[in-house]
Amino acid sequence: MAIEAPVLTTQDLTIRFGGHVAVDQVSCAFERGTLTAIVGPNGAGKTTYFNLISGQLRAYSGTVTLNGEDITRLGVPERCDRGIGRAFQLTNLFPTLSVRENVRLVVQAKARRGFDLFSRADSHVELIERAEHVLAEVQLLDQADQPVSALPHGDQRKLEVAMMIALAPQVLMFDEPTAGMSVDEVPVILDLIRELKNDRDRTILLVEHKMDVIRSLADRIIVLHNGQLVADGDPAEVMKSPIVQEAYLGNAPEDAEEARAKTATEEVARG
Ligand SMILES: Nc1ncnc2c1ncn2[C@@H]1O[C@H](COP(=O)(O)OP(=O)(O)OP(=O)(O)O)[C@@H](O)[C@H]1O
Repeated sequence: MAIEAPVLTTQDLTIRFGGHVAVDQVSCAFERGTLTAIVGPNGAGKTTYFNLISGQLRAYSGTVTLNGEDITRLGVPERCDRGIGRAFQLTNLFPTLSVRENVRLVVQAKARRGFDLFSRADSHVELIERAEHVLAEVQLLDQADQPVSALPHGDQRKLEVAMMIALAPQVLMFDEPTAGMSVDEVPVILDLIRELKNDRDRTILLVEHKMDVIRSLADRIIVLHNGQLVADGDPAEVMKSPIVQEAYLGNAPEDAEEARAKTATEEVARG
């Protein structure tokens, strides 16, 4: 069986802020149909790595490749056109318009940018259907006529996901999707991400601090520490690593530098 090329690759991806290297030569490939959790202590470079992939930040050196195309020098809209999706902040939306109208605006914007899913003749109907399909996928049809400003917090987060899906991305990026959610709301967003994962054409990247969330969703975990990729692999294995234990479970078994050296040694030993 032929091995499929990764959808997304970063190669030696690096950014500096002044003298501080926030993401340091991170090389990683993401396969289609997988969900990778990106973890690490506060300030490790997770959000900066996301920003480099989505185009909010430009790399100092290294490359980002999507389906074999070097997108490192492209801006956010061009990367979005090619299939990089990131959950919108609701501050970017129209709070007085309805949920449905907001989703339609994104669907229309996508169509206008030359996306060829919609034929000219019946484009209006298809755009409406596409928006309804997105609303159904995130289970917001019942709230579709409400103004965005009236949505409960959990539904607002669903709408953020809807806005991303409306752009038909191949790569879906979630930066702490459960942040600020109540205990009741967390399972709703988890179920939603799990549903999205069922579409094997989607490749999902998730920055998340809650270990139970990671455990329930991730196929793979990569660990960033001081901007460097220090562990990568099966969730159960990676969760045992000293850096993850220290950052997430409150243990401090070893100095981080020592832990990183140990992880690197283990990786070399594994070949
Ligand atoms: N625009 C910026 N200018 C200067 N320094 C920055 C900038 N953005 C991030 N940094 C620094 O880069 C490092 C990585 O930050 P980043 O937000 O990526 O970490 P993180 O792993 O996402 O942390 P957290 O889990 O706390 O969100 C930090 O030291 C941060 O202070």
